[in-house]
Amino acid sequence: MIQVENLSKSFTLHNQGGTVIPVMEGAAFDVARGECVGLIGASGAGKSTLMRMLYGNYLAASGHIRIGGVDVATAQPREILALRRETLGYVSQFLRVVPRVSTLDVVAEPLLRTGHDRATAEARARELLARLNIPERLWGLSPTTFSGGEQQRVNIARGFSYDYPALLLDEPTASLDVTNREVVLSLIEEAKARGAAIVGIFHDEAARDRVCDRVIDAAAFTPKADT
Ligand SMILES: Nc1ncnc2c1ncn2[C@@H]1O[C@H](COP(=O)(O)OP(=O)(O)OP(=O)(O)O)[C@@H](O)[C@H]1O
Repeated sequence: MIQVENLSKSFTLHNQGGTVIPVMEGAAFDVARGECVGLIGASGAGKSTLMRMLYGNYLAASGHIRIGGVDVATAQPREILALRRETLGYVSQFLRVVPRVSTLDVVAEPLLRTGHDRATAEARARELLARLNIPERLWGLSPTTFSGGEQQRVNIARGFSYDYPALLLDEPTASLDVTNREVVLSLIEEAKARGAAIVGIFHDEAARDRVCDRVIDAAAFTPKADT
């Protein structure tokens, strides 16, 4: 479902004399349907950079990222938007939402924009918000004023409302209590069981061991410094 081939990336620091910093070289791996792969590696190894490239936020210097038939490395912005709507979900660590949109609508939105009717979308949103222990009295409010942990759970509910064939998870259990962590791990297991291909960064090692079928060390793709 996800195929990464010979992927490289460097950053050009335009405000520092155009210095070019190579941060990734020759990254290559596949993720099959129903499989969860954990990205590991020391701080600075390039895990977040790789995730941003998979989601199409960072341009690749060379290589291919094939997700559901689209090469993210060369796709047009319009194709990336369609991919994000229908195929590739991303649960980031922080919730970014439009102010004044209710929590229920934030979670239902991925279903509404893929053609599900409002009743179905809201039913799924309610189910997820209840499972993630967001009190019902908050569902009609915008999540902008919610606590960090509440926002993270709304973000997770939104990421799991529509059944994306591929999912990127950035620290999905960070700052969650034991009960909600368990809910999130179950959601990941259910997504795998329905065939989702998942790439995740998990600093929570026990969580990683439980849901990941294997790990990939980003350090293997860190360019060796010239000496
Ligand atoms: N926008 C950017 N501009 C310049 N350099 C960057 C940029 N983003 C990342 N880097 C560099 O790329 C390298 C990889 O960073 P990245 O954030 O991907 O690492 P990481 O493995 O996710 O680390 P951590 O676990 O600390 O989050 C680092 O050397 C970092 O300084």
